[in-house]
Amino acid sequence: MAIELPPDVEQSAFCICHHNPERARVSSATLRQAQDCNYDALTVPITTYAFHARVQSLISNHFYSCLPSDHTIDTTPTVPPLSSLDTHLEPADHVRHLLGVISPWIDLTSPDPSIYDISCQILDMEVDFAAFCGLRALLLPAPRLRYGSDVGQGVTQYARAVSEAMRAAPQIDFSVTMPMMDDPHRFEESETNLSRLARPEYSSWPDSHRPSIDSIAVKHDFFGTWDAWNVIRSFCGYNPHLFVGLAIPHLLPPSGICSRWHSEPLQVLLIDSTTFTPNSHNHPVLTANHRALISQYMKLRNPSGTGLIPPIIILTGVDPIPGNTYTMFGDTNGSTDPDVTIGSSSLSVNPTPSEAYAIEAGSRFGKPKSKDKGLAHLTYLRWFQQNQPPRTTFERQTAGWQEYLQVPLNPLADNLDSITYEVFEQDPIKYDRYEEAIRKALLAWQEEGKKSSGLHDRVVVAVVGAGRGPLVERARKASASTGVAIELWALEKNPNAWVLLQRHNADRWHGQVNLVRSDMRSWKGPVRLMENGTSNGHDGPNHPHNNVINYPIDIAVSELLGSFGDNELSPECLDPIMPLLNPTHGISIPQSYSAHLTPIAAPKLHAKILADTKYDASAPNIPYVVHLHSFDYLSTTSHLSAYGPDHTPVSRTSRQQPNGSNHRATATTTTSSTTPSIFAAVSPEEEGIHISKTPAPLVQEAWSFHHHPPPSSSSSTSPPSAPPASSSSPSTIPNTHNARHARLTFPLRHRAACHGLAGYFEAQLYGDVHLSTNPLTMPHHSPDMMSWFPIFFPLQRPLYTPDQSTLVVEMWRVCKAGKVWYEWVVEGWCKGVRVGSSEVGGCREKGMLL
Ligand SMILES: C[S@@+](CC[C@H](N)C(=O)[O-])C[C@H]1O[C@@H](n2cnc3c(N)ncnc32)[C@H](O)[C@@H]1O
Repeated sequence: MAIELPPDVEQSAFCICHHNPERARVSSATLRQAQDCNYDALTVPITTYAFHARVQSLISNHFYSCLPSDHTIDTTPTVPPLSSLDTHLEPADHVRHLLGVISPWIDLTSPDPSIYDISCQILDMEVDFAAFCGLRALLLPAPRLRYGSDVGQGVTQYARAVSEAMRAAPQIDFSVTMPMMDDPHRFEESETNLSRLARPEYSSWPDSHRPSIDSIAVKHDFFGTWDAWNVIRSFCGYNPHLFVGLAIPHLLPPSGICSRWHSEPLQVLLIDSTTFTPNSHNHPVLTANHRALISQYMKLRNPSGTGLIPPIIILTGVDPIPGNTYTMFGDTNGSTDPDVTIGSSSLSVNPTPSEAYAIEAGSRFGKPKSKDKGLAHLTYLRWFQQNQPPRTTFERQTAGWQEYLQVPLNPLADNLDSITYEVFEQDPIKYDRYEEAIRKALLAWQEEGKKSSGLHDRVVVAVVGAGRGPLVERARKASASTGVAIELWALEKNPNAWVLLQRHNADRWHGQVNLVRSDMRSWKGPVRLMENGTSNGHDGPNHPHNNVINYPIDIAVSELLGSFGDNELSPECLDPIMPLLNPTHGISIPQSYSAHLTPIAAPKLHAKILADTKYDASAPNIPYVVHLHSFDYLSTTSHLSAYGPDHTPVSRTSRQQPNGSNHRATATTTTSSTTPSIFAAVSPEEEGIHISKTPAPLVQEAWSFHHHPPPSSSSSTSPPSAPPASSSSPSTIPNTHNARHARLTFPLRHRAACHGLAGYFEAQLYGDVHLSTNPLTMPHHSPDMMSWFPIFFPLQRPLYTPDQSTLVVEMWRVCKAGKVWYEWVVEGWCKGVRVGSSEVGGCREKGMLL
């Protein structure tokens, strides 16, 4: 359960929390004062400076009393229980609006076992007391990654400590403070950190032998902190109460690492005063890239007591709240001097050289001359909040669907309800494309002088799987706009939808549509009386008259596509329709469709599926339709594309997808002509790297299906033909020709944990009219289409691969025993060595019944 927002804070607004490392206690009056200044929340330490001092002397005395050579007495002292002097925190109503800060001076990564043990004791005591007092969210200090030339060695013991603490307080949310990237210049700890007390024999970097910084790995390891986080959350079993508190640096890392963090559960964004840049008015502002990144992160949603909320912004290193001055050292008598420090209790990690420059530059420019003295950073963030880019139609319509897992529809086995059809019908793009395809097919039919199958040379158009009739409507419009006369048939097996079709036929279509209630797999095609006029088809395929003839369909229109193209059994349903097509000129709309895949990191989905596995063992073995929002493409091409990784998708109850719009790019346009001058952007040179230049994902075709009249027996080069319509039960019709297999190779530049495969489809409706959910082609073929979300094929366990690896993906469409299902497996390869393999995903029992 996250920190609770004040009731008047909208769920889309920024929740901004003030952090002052010197703050000792927060009363309800202090919180009100902060809220009067336009903050929403405050951080609060769990323990006092006196406690810190007591622990330090406990350790010093203990080490002093132990002889270094005498290992028999190398025991760890026990920290005595908290006394009222050790904490100012107490249970109260307002506590649920506070964010607890675990003492940043403990060292849970220390190579010294005593320091580690004491740090664990303190963590446990603080968590226990925070839970007792009613705190709902805690911020954990960042794990220290570097001890001399050892990088990341202490992360597992840090993870173990966090895992234990979480076990003791399962109702609290924990955010691990993580810098966006590992910085070799950041190994220094403050003087008061317990790491300073580590004994030399347990330090890989004794003070006396400290090597020059050039002799150790000084390269920025962009994925180093993500890697540490991955270890921690894996150790904690993807606990849904474990989050990231991401520290946004002054200099942003490349887009690849920004998008990786976007896929993670970001509950807190730590924005330090050094992240800001003074503009020409000496007002602290954020660069365009920072604004774009923060806007993007603020679209993420986390569960809270009051619904789904964006990450909480914690402002650090800024002026104290005016008049709110009770510090660790007592009341500073109204002074707003921010320079009272207690060293290591600062939340912000030590500044990098670039940040140090920014601080220096800030002091050179002087303090901002804002009328809201002391609140300049907050004022700017509030202005920024007001000037967020407007949400796109796509974002509005898909709000609330982020990461919501849905079992794909199975319209063949199930009869859809009206609400589901209604959701389909809300997306005009799909129907526009279909109308365009029918229009072009009719025009070509006329221009090429093709012989039609209907009476009076009318083109016979059959909408198979008509639902509530939107494609029937579009076929009628296409005929009207082209002037090509059609004979229209609409077939539907859902008895409820069929009632509606009858009503539409009477009310809107003037009885001009021939309705058939049937499974298309047993339909014999359009039918008319041999002598006197046409049958109205109401009697369905088992026509009692024997003086009837069946005749071909010229254009069969169907929309049986799932998020992976063929996953709603379109191939199996259309197979028996193909022999009913006009053998020379017959057209299927769609003419073909293909399934596409790419590996992704989707830790939030993995955590959800893991939780579901407790109740349903098949949960990690079935595909899901999902509005992917927090995820990262793992395999990207070298060229830059217009698609940012916050690929915001859309909603169709069970099959929606992304529109691939570039939100990073659009998010950079927040500085409009109405911007007050004090918030004016910094100069373009100071704007930094352009994170909108994101590499495009590598999305590869797995397989395709093509639909056309069966080839005549003389043709030998055609693909395997579908079996003719059969009177036997659909489940006994041979279906091996619809089985497929794909083996695809995806190069990965950066280390990653793959959680599964994102699946998309492309469909050629007719000629150059296509539908696509593939993020690479969708903007060209069907921009803004909202009918399908991507499909997600999960891995039971995340597959970790080092930098410069290759993922080999194998996927099967299995057609057996009257069912269809998918199986998939992913292998990781690095430098010719197999570094890991997933289990085979897929579930025969949950396969789609024919
Ligand atoms: C995805 S819906 C599309 C409905 C409608 N064409 C539209 O675009 O809104 C697919 C429709 O095909 C129908 N359907 C699926 N398989 C069928 C089959 N074998 N025979 C007849 N109808 C079928 C379903 O009942 C459903 O109404």
